[in-house]
Amino acid sequence: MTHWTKMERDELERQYSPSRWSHRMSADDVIKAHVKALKEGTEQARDLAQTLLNVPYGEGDGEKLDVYIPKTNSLDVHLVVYLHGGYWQFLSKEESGFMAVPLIDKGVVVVAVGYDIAPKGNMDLMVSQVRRSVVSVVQQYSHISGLYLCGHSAGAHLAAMVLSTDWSQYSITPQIKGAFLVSGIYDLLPILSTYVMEPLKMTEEVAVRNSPSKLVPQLKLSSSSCQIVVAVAENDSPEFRKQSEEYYKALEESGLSVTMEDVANTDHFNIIEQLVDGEYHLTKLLLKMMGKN
Ligand SMILES: N[C@@H](CC(=O)c1ccccc1NC=O)C(=O)O
Repeated sequence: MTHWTKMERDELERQYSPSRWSHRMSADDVIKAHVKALKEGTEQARDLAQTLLNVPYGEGDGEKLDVYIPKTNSLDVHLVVYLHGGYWQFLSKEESGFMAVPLIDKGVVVVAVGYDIAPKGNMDLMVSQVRRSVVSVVQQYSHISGLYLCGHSAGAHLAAMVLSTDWSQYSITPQIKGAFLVSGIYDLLPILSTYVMEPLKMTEEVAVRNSPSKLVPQLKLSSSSCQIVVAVAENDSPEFRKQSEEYYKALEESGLSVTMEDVANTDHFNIIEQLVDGEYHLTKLLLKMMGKN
């Protein structure tokens, strides 16, 4: 495959337009269906679960999270923090509780984090926000028996940045037991000059300091005992698939506990939408990681 540095801008932008690679629908329709699926799933979770909505984790307007709470008397409660996708400029926590139903069913707490997407937020701010959200969750729920992270697309990038945090600047060091990184981007340099970054206005310096691919040594220091799953859709674009494969290899080579999941019959969107279903491969894998199968 042609290296991204040798691609014409058109081709690079096609590679980084996930909606153009779905085998199910047209580009416009797959995005519409994605937003609809996430919204409906979140509505259902809000109907079924006990919730704490708009809990602040910082001073900023956008620094709020939603908690989906299971009915359980168990002391062995696990918690999954979900970071939504949308190329750092779409979506919000309002449609990010969709995965809660099968998880609360098994006694797992789900937290959907809001962060300031572009143009309001920039990359450094979003990374700082998701890091602070995790610290706040740990402070609030210090009794939980396991903290897990799950992120999709841009949210997988943010989750990888959380794993790569130097926590010495923070009040506590969260112990993250597992992370599900789904169809993420781990090297921001290829998209720096594409349409994706127009609302983000990033410099190369910002892209480098926020690329998990450049922070593997820090991840090794901060998250050495975290079990990491790098998942990618069969019908993600070749560039997206390469992003996941290369990040997986870098983690593996540094001796981390990481597995690669190439999820058959999925595209960039339904690879995560299907987490509404308790029987879906990734839902089962997530529950298994928490010992809840
Ligand atoms: N231009 C992008 C748009 C995109 O990625 C997106 C748009 C709305 C909601 C979510 C999106 N992406 C992943 O979560 C694409 O081609 O899919």
